[in-house]
Amino acid sequence: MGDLGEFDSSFIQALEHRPKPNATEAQGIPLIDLSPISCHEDVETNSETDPASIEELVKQVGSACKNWGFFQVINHGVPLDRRQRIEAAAREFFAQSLEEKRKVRRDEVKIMGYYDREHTKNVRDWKEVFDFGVEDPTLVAASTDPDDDSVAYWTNQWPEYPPKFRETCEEYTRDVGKLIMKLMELIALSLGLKAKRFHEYFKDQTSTIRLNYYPPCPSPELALGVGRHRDNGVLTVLSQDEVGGLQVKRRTDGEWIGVKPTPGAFIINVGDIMQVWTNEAYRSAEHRVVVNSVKERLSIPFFLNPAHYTEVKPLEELIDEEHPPKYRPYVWGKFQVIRKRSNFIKLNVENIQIDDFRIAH
Ligand SMILES: O=C(O)CCC(=O)C(=O)O
Ligand SMILES: [Fe+2]
Repeated sequence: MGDLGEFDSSFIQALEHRPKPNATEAQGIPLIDLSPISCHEDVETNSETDPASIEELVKQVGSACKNWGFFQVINHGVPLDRRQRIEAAAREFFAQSLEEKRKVRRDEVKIMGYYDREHTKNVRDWKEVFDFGVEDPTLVAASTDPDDDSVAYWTNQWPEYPPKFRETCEEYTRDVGKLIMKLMELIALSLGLKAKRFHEYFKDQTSTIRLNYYPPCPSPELALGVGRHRDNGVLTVLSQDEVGGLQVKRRTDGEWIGVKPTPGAFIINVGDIMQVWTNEAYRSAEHRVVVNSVKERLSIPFFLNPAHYTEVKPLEELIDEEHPPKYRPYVWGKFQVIRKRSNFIKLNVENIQIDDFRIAH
């Protein structure tokens, strides 16, 4: 990617999607302090924590999900050195030659691994990625055919260099995995559900972690690190370095707002499955990444996804006569496989999305 001579036209965004030179910095993206729960395994059944502080926290999480679909958390209990270690390992991995990185390259069969050709909305992203599954192997649907029940496995591919890369990634996965389930408990409580309401969907989770590497870009005014999109899973926990570049589309006016890096914070965003489960009480937010000509940037999203056989539909507890379901059920594993396949190619049509299952009332 960095070895391109002239600027490759496959990266060029349509005029209306190009970044503005001076983006607005984050104003009002909620920053939530998780200290009331950060040292406990369990959100609800803890005698040492003050119920009033949990209640206040649940309110904050609920209103952030409702109004933004995006927030940051601090005092989240994931040790700083976990993050520093995975960031350092990722930098060492991406600094290698293309030839080395391609030894663990992803293809149509091996879905996990290194990749530098991803397209979002059919324009190529200015980035390189390394993907791995939270469960190894990850149990997935074998085909996109709705009548085919057969399953397949995605297996992680680990590079030889840097040393301990795998262990470092797995430690990070464990800690952020715990945090993400605590966030799911807070979200459940904020919807008036039992804290562990969502746990059943994650027994055979298909969650993935991605190392995103954005090299300096010679034409940052024409390209994007990741084009505008919504995350299609349940919830994303993202760690970003100090460079900045993530932008969220503000609901009130459609303006792209930069999410200013907050040292030590994680960025949380609601995904499409949460939007369907909550029948749009909480909606996924559109976001994108701008790049710059000077500094490389690293970000690490944990995409929380349910088991492949999960039928995604609005939760019964949130449906009544006044709130009829806004979505028809769809099977997550089929959606996921269609998406993964199409990421390899430039399509001439819009990719599968939850709007395809929306019921017009
Ligand atoms: O790099 C970032 O800040 C966000 C990346 C992202 O949105 C994604 O990988 O889905
Ligand atoms: Fe994203």
